[in-house]
Amino acid sequence: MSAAVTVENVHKVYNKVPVVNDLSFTIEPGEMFGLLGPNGAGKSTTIRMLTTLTKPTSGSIKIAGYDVQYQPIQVKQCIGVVLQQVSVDNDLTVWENMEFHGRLHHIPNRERQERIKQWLNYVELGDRQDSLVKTLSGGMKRRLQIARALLHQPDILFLDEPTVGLDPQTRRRLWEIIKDLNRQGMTMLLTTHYMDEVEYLCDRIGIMDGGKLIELGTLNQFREKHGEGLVMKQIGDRWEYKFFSDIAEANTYLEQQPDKTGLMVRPSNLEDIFVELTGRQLD
Ligand SMILES: Nc1ncnc2c1ncn2[C@@H]1O[C@H](COP(=O)(O)OP(=O)(O)OP(=O)(O)O)[C@@H](O)[C@H]1O
Repeated sequence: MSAAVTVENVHKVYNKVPVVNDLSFTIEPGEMFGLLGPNGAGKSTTIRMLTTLTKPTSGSIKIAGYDVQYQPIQVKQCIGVVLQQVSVDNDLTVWENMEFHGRLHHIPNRERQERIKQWLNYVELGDRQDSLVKTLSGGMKRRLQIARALLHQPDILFLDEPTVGLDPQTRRRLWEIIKDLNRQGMTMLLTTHYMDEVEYLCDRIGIMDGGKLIELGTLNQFREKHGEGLVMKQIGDRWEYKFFSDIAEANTYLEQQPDKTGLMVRPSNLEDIFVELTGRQLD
């Protein structure tokens, strides 16, 4: 089976400023792939290029084997997109928003009604189908966006910062929906600047910073590469990190220190690796 997403040497330049720089990665069918990076890293621009909304300046992007520049119609048929800014129509009802999207995709009437019902129930909005969207909470609007993106039965779902601005409980609920869709076989790419989101949801992670992909792999691969054990040293109000291949080595180092004040050993996590790679905290 061919890759669901293939990105090769992609660049995007806005007003002579490179915002995405030589990006290459692939996503296999059924994978849950996360692009992690701070604001301005180029994640939204990447998702916009992958979903045909912006053209790459150079390089090639294929979605389910279709080229985004030369076969955008075929690409649009096999992708669902949930953008960062809530894009549902506030002055229409929940059902009307779904109906409008279904018509745009030429889904025959009877099938359209069935699928709208099915997906609204799936995201637990069945009882709000006649409510105006402007009366929904942020979390409900996000769930409506997801239901709408799934209506034309895409193979790949793109989610740009899906839980930004949501309270912890609503975030958890969305995570469960995203995880469940992936369990059902949906290939997914999500962007986020939340470490816990990629740790919880994603099989593989690409870390972006300054338009570049600076690390790509699973969390376990990152920990193996950078070190699974960490010694932290408190110096004033900041912490200095030292990586070791495992906890035992980190403990041995600690025991050898004549002065253990402010020293602490623990397993490394994604945040430590991010700081190690970029020299700063994510948020
Ligand atoms: N249409 C545009 N014209 C000019 N510059 C742009 C445009 N869109 C994005 N940029 C710039 O590209 C850089 C990357 O932005 P992008 O939105 O892709 O980052 P991001 O990682 O998604 O961050 P955020 O989460 O804040 O959206 C930023 O410096 C941004 O100002």
